[in-house]
Amino acid sequence: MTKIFVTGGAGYIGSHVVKLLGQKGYEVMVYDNLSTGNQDSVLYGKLMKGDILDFESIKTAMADFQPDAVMHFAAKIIVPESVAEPLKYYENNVYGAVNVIKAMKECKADKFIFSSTAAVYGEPKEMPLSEDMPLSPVNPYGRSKAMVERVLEDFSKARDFRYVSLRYFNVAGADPEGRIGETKKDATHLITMCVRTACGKRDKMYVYGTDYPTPDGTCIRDYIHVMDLADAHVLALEYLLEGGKGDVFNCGYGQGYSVQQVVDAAKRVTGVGFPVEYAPRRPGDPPELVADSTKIKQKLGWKPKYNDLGFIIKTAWEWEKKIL
Ligand SMILES: NC(=O)c1ccc[n+]([C@@H]2O[C@H](COP(=O)([O-])OP(=O)(O)OC[C@H]3O[C@@H](n4cnc5c(N)ncnc54)[C@H](O)[C@@H]3O)[C@@H](O)[C@H]2O)c1
Ligand SMILES: O=c1ccn([C@@H]2O[C@H](COP(=O)(O)OP(=O)(O)O[C@H]3O[C@H](CO)[C@H](O)[C@H](O)[C@H]3O)[C@@H](O)[C@H]2O)c(=O)[nH]1
Repeated sequence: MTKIFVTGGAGYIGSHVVKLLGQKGYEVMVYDNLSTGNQDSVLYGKLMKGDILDFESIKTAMADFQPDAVMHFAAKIIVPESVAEPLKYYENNVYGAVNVIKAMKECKADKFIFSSTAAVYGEPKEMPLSEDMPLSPVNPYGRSKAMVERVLEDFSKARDFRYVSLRYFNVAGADPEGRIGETKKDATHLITMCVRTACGKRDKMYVYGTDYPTPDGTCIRDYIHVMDLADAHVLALEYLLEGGKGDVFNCGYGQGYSVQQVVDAAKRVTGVGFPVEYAPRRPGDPPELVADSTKIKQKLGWKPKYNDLGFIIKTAWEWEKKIL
C-alpha cells in the first residue's frame, strides 16, 4: 500500500483529502495538533496528535510510518489575523514547513504536496492569474506561503526531492455525502458565515468593503468546491508517484463572484433572508483573485465536478444544518 503522511489532516481541507485518499486505497497517517482540526473528521487511517513545530516529534512519527509521500496542510490560515499577529504566521507556516521537510530528509521521503494559496499573487492588475505571474503577496499569510514555495524550489534543486505546490483559491462547500465539513466554531470564510447566519448560529453577517474597484464594489473571489480540490491532490500525488517533476498549479474554476453575489446566492439557496450589514474593508484583502486553471487541467487532467456556486453553498448549508 502507498503510504501518505498528512499534516493538518484533521482540518477542513485535509480531512476531505484524507477521505478521498482512504477511498482510493492509500494508507494514511494524519499528524495534527488539533489546534483548529477535529479528530472526528479523520475518517481513514491513524491520527497522531503532534505539532509540526516540535521537530523531534514529527521526525519520529515520520520515521515510524516511512511515507511514500507527504501532504502538508498544517498552517494558520486567516488573512486579517496574519496582519495582526505576523510572527505566529511566520513561525507556524514557514518554520513549521521547514521542520516537515527536514523530517522528510531524515527519513528519505522525497515527494511533497504543499497547500499554497492565491494570496501569493497579492493585488495583481491582470486577471485571470496564471502560475508564471510574479509573486507579490500583500499580507503576512500570503508571504509565509510564498516563502515556503521558495524553500521548496531551492531544496528540490539541492536534493532528490520533488514537490507540487497547489495554489488554492477560495475553498468552500462540504463533502456531498454529508460526513464531514467545516467544524471550526470561529471560522471566518464567507460562505461559512453566510450559511451560519442563515441557520441562526449568528445574528447577522458583515460584508467587508463596498468601495473596491469592482462592478458592485465588493471583492471578487474564485470559489472552489473542497471535493474538487481533494481530487486535485490525488492527481498531484499520482503525478509525483509516476515520476513527475516539481511544479506549481492553480486550483480554482476561473470564474469570479463578488461578495454581494455570494450573499445573494446564499439567500436564494437557503431560502432565508438573513441579516447583512455593510462594514469597512478588512485589512489585507485584495480586490480580485480569479484563477487561470488551464495548466492543472492540461498537465494533471483535472476535471472539476462541482463548478456551481449554488451547489457549493448547498453542501455547506446541509452540513451546517446537520451539525446544528
Ligand atoms: N480554506 C481556504 O480557503 C484555503 C485557501 C488557500 C490555502 N489554504 C491552505 O490549506 C491548508 C488547510 O487549510 P484549512 O482551511 O483546512 O484550515 P484548518 O485550520 O481547518 O486546517 C489546518 C489544520 O492544521 C492543523 N495545524 C495547524 N497548525 C499546526 C501545527 N503547528 N502542528 C500540527 N498541526 C497543525 C490544525 O489543527 C488543522 O487541523 C492550509 O495550509 C491553508 O493555508 C486554505
Ligand atoms: O464575513 C465575511 C467573510 C468574508 N468576507 C469577504 O469575502 C471575501 C472572501 O473572504 P474569505 O475570508 O472567505 O477568504 P479570503 O479570500 O480572505 O482568504 C481565503 O482564500 C485565500 C485565497 O484566495 C487564502 O488562501 C486564505 O487561506 C483563505 O482564508 C473577502 O473579500 C472578505 O472580505 C465578508 O465580506 N464577510
